[in-house]
Amino acid sequence: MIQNVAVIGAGSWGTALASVLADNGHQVTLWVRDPKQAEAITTTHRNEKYLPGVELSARIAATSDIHAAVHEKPIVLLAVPSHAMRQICRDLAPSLASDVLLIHAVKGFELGTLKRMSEVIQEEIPFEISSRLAVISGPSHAEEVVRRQPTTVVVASESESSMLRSQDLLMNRNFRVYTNPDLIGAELAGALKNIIALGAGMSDGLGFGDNAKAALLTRGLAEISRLGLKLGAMPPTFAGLAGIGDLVATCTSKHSRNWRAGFLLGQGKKLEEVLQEIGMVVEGVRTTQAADVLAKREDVEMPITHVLYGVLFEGKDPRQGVEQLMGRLKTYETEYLNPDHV
Ligand SMILES: NC(=O)C1=CN([C@@H]2O[C@H](COP(=O)(O)OP(=O)(O)OC[C@H]3O[C@@H](n4cnc5c(N)ncnc54)[C@H](O)[C@@H]3O)[C@@H](O)[C@H]2O)C=CC1
Ligand SMILES: O=C(CO)COP(=O)(O)O
Repeated sequence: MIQNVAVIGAGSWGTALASVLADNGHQVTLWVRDPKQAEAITTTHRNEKYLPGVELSARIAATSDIHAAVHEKPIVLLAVPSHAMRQICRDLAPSLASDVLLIHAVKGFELGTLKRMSEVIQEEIPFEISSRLAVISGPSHAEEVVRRQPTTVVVASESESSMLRSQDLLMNRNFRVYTNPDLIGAELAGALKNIIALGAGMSDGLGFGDNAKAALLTRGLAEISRLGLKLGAMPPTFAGLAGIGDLVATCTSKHSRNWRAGFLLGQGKKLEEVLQEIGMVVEGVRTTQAADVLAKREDVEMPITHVLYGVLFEGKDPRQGVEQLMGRLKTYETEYLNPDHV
């Protein structure tokens, strides 16, 4: 069934998802903060700032009026940076239909509260939304999605019907959507992998090779899963598209902003200049901050995250960080094979 869908956020991911929806025949209203950018997208069918050179469907119309964007829309998809999520939910809540299906595509935590995005959404929407809330996660660079290159993702929700509706809405021959009932795991895996992508980029920027990168991916997965499970994720989710799938994509892709930020840091640039140079959201930076606090709170060992925190926020030299990781006390590979593990 053709739907009217609002997509909130016209960065690269919101625009790419709008494009998938339009390919599926849906009418899309794309909300963007800047009125000039809204007009340019609607009239030129391009979003040159975030996805240069890509022609967008005429079924996508942009607006900078958030109330008009969501008013009477049965489906709203949120694709904004994590730091903007609470305010945007607050802004759009008064105009939201009470039976709306909300899907979010955001990979991060709220820094001050350390909450997941679905928790932030539920706090700001003034009616019961958990049964109509889903998350989309998985290996999906906007630059490839918008060019209709084969992509697989997962939609997760506590509600089977919301999951199936989201799957039907987004799935097509280029964009394969799996369902997963583990909403917490899909959110945590999608956010936490960005930390490891920063590390993988840094390793490349330092001139290290495939051995180092493979080590980061593997040991990185071990520590982000450890935190994820402690926070309520189900183990298979970290072995799936939202976990290892997105970890591989983000740690090895030229499109990844997190990988690139790490690469530039590894080459000796300072965080501020790196973020300025990239000019798009690098979620892993805030997520490293959040995860470092969460790891302490939950008593979970996350050595890679902690070293990255030092490099990002305490002026630690990346090479010194590598020495610190390689010089850790000898240990077992997995706690499950450790005789002390009960
Ligand atoms: N780009 C990608 O390939 C993918 C991105 N994501 C996630 O999607 C989310 C959005 O990322 P992108 O679209 O890539 O970001 P982006 O950097 O391409 O665009 C961010 C958009 O948000 C707007 N924005 C920034 N601060 C804002 C604020 N305070 N209030 C309202 N709008 C604000 C910007 O103007 C811009 O339109 C992130 O959590 C990211 O991790 C997830 C999967 C793929
Ligand atoms: O999550 C992503 C791809 O799945 C996007 O990663 P970056 O934000 O590092 O570009």
